[in-house]
Amino acid sequence: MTDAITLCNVQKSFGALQVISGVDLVIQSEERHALIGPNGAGKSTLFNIISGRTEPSQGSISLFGAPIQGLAPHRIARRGLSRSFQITHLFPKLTVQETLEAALLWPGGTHYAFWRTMRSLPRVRSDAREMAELLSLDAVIDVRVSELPYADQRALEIGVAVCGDAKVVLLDEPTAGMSHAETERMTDLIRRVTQGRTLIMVEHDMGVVFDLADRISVLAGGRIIATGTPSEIRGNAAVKEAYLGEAEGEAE
Ligand SMILES: Nc1ncnc2c1ncn2[C@@H]1O[C@H](COP(=O)(O)OP(=O)(O)OP(=O)(O)O)[C@@H](O)[C@H]1O
Repeated sequence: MTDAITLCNVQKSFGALQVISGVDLVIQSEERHALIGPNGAGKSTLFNIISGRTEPSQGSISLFGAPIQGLAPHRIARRGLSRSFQITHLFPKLTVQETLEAALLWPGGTHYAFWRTMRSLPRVRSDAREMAELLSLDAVIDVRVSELPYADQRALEIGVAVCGDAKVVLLDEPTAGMSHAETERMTDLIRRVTQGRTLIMVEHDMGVVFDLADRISVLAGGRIIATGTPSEIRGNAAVKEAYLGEAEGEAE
């Protein structure tokens, strides 16, 4: 199995505050990997480093063996790494169909080639319809983003992230603010749309994490204190002490 993401001695300081203190991590191709840890552990910072939004102070990051640190986020995206956008990044006036078509045209750079874009339109239309079905949004395909219920907007956001050629998908708290039923629907949806792709997600809902992830990394104080399968992580004494006892208690 090939490595999708490799982090080697990644460090990040904001002024005198060291937030990431030497992270080494290998995430394999087609693995679903969850990043968990207490508030302020550095999860979002690490996420931002992987997607190119934050430059590490030290260390290297590779995507399928090629170094990506220092590249702008859109260049990293062109190499097949996609990050979920918050709802505010969706265009409220576009319909579901139009949003997915735009997302399909964007990653391959087709927006730069007008004639190629025109020729590829019928294909893009049918691919967008297929994606809407996969997201269970086919019933609302002609509804504008601004009129969609919250859970449908989040589903669309994930659809946009995986459209096109995304081989590695980063999802930031995909079930935040959802009811139990919406969370279940979202978990199923994520499983479906990430089939055959690599998923890295930050998620506070331990039910979702243990249900979806093949492996979990626990971040505490800017370091990875454990990486393993859900059962390995559940049984890890250091993790229980640093985080899990508290987090699972909260979830009950
Ligand atoms: N741009 C910044 N400038 C200064 N400090 C920052 C910056 N971004 C993050 N931090 C600090 O880095 C630490 C880690 O923050 P981060 O958001 O990565 O943690 P987290 O694990 O994602 O937390 P949460 O679960 O609460 O979202 C915190 O102490 C935070 O205040």
